[in-house]
Amino acid sequence: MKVLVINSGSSSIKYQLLEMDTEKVLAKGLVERIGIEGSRIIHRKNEEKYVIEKAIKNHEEGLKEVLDLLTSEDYKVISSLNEIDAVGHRVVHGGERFSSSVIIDKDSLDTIEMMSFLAPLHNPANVMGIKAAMELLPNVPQVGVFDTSFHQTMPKTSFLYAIPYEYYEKYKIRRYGFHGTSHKYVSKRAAEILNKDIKTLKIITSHIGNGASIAAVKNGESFDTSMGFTPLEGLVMGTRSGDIDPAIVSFLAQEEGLTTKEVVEILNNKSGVYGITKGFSSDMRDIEDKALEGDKVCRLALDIYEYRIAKYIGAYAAAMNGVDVIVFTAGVGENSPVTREEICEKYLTYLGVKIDKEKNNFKGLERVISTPDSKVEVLVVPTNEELMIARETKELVSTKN
Ligand SMILES: Nc1ncnc2c1ncn2[C@@H]1O[C@H](COP(=O)(O)OP(=O)(O)O)[C@@H](O)[C@H]1O
Ligand SMILES: CC(=O)OP(=O)(O)O
Ligand SMILES: [Mg+2]
Repeated sequence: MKVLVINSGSSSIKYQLLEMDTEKVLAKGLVERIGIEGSRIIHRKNEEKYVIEKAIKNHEEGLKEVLDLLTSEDYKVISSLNEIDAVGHRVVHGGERFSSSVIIDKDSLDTIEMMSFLAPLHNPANVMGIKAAMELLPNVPQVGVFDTSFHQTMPKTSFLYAIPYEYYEKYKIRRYGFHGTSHKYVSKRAAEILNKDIKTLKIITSHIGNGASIAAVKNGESFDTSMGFTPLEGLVMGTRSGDIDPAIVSFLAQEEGLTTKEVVEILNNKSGVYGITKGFSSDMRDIEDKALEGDKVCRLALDIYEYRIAKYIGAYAAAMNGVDVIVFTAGVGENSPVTREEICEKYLTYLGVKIDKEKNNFKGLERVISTPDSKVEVLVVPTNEELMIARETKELVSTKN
């Protein structure tokens, strides 16, 4: 069975085509920097890597390029899209309606579309991906795998906000949490790498990419996480503010003559490191490069970004009454030794965290980066949301048939 996985992030599309009998990856790639300067596709087939520089304005354009690439003369891995047996889609917001993956029909697609206002940088791109795939592959089952599912185990103490209870009952306003597929995968992998039973561990997983969130994973289950009702809460991100005082929303609306919806758009699209650097960049590579060259504004943005991550790690160590393992993952977590080292050395030594600087100096591999005498094991685990989505897709499609 061949499964195509489409993972639309806020700044990227990741894709993989897998042969599920062996879980062999036939092709995979990344469309990155969507909508900003320097967009490109990195396509991998077997051991070959192709970089295609191309202006890609939005996710729709990106997805068309991907489907063309899979069958095009130069890069192809299949002769026609008909060889694909199922498509697995990452869907960011599943609300309380979807606590596990589903085969998508018109009704579930409508619900996902309706939830777009709760994940404005993601669900619209997810819906677009599903519709495009349905159109191009009309007889192929499409499966939705939700970022929110893994976090359904959170206790009420973690997921309820201290606002009138009726709003939870009436509107289901609560913490949902996102990047669940990633937090689940990397926490499980970390336990496997350490050869320990995940049911005995307190793990803090730090998924830091363009979108970023932290999770407290206790005994293998999500116990708390930094994103909330929408993927806006928590950490400082590429263009998202993360935590702010909610009173700022009405204040800004009044002072700037904006609607509250417009202010929330600013918090989603024009804030984060992009906002702090007055629109210089939302991409952490650009910020880090400039910060290391001595640029004060970018240094400040990086400091604020790292400080917020450290605060959440401290909070979750308290929430679980301890921490055994810290995991770094996603674009920044996997590829930025500087960010990892600065977080650990500036803020986490009180927990007994000790990093081996040489071991930490690498990109994109699974590795323990703490010293043998560190009280907390610190690991880098490249996430693999696509593999998790492919497995779920195979399982759902096989049990249905
Ligand atoms: N070598 C690197 N150093 C610092 N940041 C990096 C590096 N490589 C990638 N990143 C950052 O990772 C982020 C993208 O992460 P990713 O997890 O792919 O995002 P998303 O899924 O949210 O679109 C970007 O901010 C990018 O700059
Ligand atoms: C939920 C979210 O922010 O996802 P991403 O990091 O892929 O943008
Ligand atoms: Mg992502």
